[in-house]
Amino acid sequence: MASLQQSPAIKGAKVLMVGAGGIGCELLKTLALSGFEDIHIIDMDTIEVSNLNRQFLFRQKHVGQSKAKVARDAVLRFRPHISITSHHANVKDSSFNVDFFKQFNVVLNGLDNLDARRHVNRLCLAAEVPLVESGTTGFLGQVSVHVKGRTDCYECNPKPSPKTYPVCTITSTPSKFVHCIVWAKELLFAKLFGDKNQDNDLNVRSNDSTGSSEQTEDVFERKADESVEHYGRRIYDHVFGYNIEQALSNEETWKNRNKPRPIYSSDVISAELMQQNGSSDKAGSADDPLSVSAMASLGLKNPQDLWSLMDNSRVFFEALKLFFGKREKEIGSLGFDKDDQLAVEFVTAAANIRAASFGIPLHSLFEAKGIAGNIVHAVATTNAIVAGLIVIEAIKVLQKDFDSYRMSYCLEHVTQKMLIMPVQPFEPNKSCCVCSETPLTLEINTNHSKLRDFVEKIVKAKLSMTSPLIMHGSSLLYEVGDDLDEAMIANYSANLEKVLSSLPSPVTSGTMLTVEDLLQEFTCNINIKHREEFDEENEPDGMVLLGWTQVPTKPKDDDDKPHTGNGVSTSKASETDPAVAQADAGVVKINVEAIDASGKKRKGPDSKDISLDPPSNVADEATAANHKKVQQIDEDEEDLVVLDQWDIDTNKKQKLR
Ligand SMILES: Nc1ncnc2c1ncn2[C@@H]1O[C@H](COP(=O)(O)OP(=O)(O)OP(=O)(O)O)[C@@H](O)[C@H]1O
Ligand SMILES: [Zn+2]
Repeated sequence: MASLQQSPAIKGAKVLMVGAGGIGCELLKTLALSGFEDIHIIDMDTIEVSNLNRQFLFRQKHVGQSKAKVARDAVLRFRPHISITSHHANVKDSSFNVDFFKQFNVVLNGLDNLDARRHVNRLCLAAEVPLVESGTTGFLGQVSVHVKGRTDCYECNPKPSPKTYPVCTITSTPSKFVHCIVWAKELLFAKLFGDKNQDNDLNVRSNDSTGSSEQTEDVFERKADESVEHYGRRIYDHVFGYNIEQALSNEETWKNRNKPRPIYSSDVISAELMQQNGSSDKAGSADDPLSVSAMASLGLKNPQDLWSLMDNSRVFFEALKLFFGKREKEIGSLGFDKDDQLAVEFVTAAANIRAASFGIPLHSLFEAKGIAGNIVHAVATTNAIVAGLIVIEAIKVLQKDFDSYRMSYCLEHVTQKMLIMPVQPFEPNKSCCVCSETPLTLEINTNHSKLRDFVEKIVKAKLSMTSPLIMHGSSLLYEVGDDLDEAMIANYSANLEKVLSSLPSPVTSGTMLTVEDLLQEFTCNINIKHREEFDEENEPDGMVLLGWTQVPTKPKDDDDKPHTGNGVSTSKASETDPAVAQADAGVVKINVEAIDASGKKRKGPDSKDISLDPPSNVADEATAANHKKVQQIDEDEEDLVVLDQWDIDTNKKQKLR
C-alpha cells in the first residue's frame, strides 16, 4: 500500500465520484487510504436515518445534511492534507457538462439508478474520460470499466427492464402474493388515492344495483353525503366480493385453477366492531402525514405478526378512514411510497384480503413492505468489496494498464468457493447507438401517435435524454431550454399534441429524425417506419424501438411467471419491483456451473482464461443499489447466482481491442 500511495499516477490523479451512498462512503474512504489526493464528490441527497446502518461516514447528528459534504468532512478528519470537493447536486445539472467532466482522469460511479448511470456514461464518452461503474444488491455486486474505443460503453449491452405481469394475472388470476401486492398497490391504491385520470384496469362498474344508469357509474365515486364507513364497505364488497363473483362466472378461467372465494365485509367484520374500529387519536398527527398509522390506531404493534383476515379487514377500513380523515388533501395525488406507513398498511391489508380470497398464504406487514418496496437489504460488506474493486480498476486505468482491466462480479456461491470473478471487459458494441453512430429504427403508427408519445415513451423513457431537441432535416420540431421565447414555447407545445404525420414537417414512413441532447452531447438518428397495429399486451407502448439495447421481452409461457417487458404501461402492471432491484443493482446473473462445465476455473484476479460472454444484462438501475429490491430467483434456479440472463451458451471470448 505504501508504494501505491506514492505512485504519481495516483497522487496526481483528479477523480470524480458520483454517489455518496452505500458504495460511495466505502469508496471515498478507500480512495483516501489508497493515496488519492484530489477527489470531487457529487450527490444530490441528504442523509436519512435508514442510511446510518451501512453508510458509516454518517452519524445520527448528520441526518438531514448533504451526503457529499458530510462524507467529505468525515474523511478529511483522517486525511486532512488531501483535497476533497463536495457538490450537493444532481449530476444531471447543466453545470456538470462535458467541460466539467474533462478535468478528471477517471470517473467512479456509486449510483443507484439507470437514468443517472446513462447520463454519466454519455458525459464520459463525450469528455473521453474513463468510467468505472458499479452496483450491488444484497450479496451480489459488480464493477466494470468503460474506456471509449477500448471497451464497451455502459450502454452497449442491454439492461433488464422492470418485470411486468400480464394484466390478467393481476386483475383476475393471481397465484402469488406479489400479484396481490401489485394489485393492491398499482390498481386499488392508485384508484382510491391517486390521479383519477390515470388508466386503471380495475373493474369499477357494478350492475347489481337498481337501474341501468347505475351500470355506468363508477363505484369508486364517493357520494356527497356518504360516510367513510359506508364508502369503505362499498369498496370492500365491490373489489373482494362482487368482482370475484364476476370473475367466477367465467367458467373457462377456472377449469385448471383453484376458484377464488368472494369475501364480503359483513362476513368478516360485524357492524358493531366496525363502529369501534380504531381510535383515531392514537393514529398520529395530520401534521406529519407519513407517521399516521392504522396499526397504532388499532393497537397492532408488531409489523412481523401475521394478521388474521379480520385484522386485515380492520386495517383496511381504518387506513381508508385515516386517509379521508387526516390526509384528505393528498387524495387524488398520492402514489405508493414504501416510507409512507399508512400506504404500506393499506396495501398490506388489501393484498392479504385478496390473497385470502385466492387461497394464497398471507404475509406480515414487514414482508409485504419488502415486496411492495422492492427491498433487498443492503450488505455493507458487499459495498466494501465493490468499492475496493472500483479502486483497483481505477488504478489500472490511471496506470494505463489496459491488458489488466477486468470486469468483476462479486458472487455468493459457497459450494463453488467463489467470491470474486473477474472477466475481460467486452468490446464496444458496433451497433450501440450511444457510442457508435448506428441509427435506430422506430416502428410507430405515424397517423395515430402524437409527438408527445414519441417524446415521453422514446426520447425520455428509452433514450434517457434530459434536454432533448428533435429535428426533421433542418426543421426543428421540439426543443427544451431556458432560452426559448414565448412563440417558440407555444409552437413546440402545439407540436406535442399533433400526430406525427400532421406535424409542420410531416413525419411518415422513411423519415429520419435526429434527436439530440445538448448537455449529454449525445445525438441519435431514428428511422421511422410506419406500422398500423401493435399488440396491446406485448407492445404496450404502441411503438417499438429496434436496435435499442434493452433485454427483449420473454415470451409469455405462463401467467404465473414474471417476465421482463418494456416497462410499466397501462396494459401491464409492473411488478413492484423484483426486477427493478436487479436492474438498479447493476449486477449480472452468472451460471457458475457453466464455468466448470467449460473447464474454466477461476485462478485469481489475474486469470485470463475466464471467458464468458458479456452478460446480456449488466443490470443497473432501478437500482437501488445498495439496499433494496426484491430479487426473485426461481426455486429451480438455486444454483444460479444471478441477477439477470447471461447467455452461457455463447461462450465466445471477448477481447480488448
Ligand atoms: N442523479 C443523481 N445525482 C447525484 N446523486 C445521485 C443521483 N442519483 C442517485 N444519486 C445518489 O446515489 C447514491 C446511491 O446510494 P445508495 O444506493 O446507497 O442509495 P441511498 O439512497 O443512500 O440508500 P437507500 O435508497 O437504500 O435508502 C445516493 O446517495 C443518491 O443520492
Ligand atoms: Zn456503447
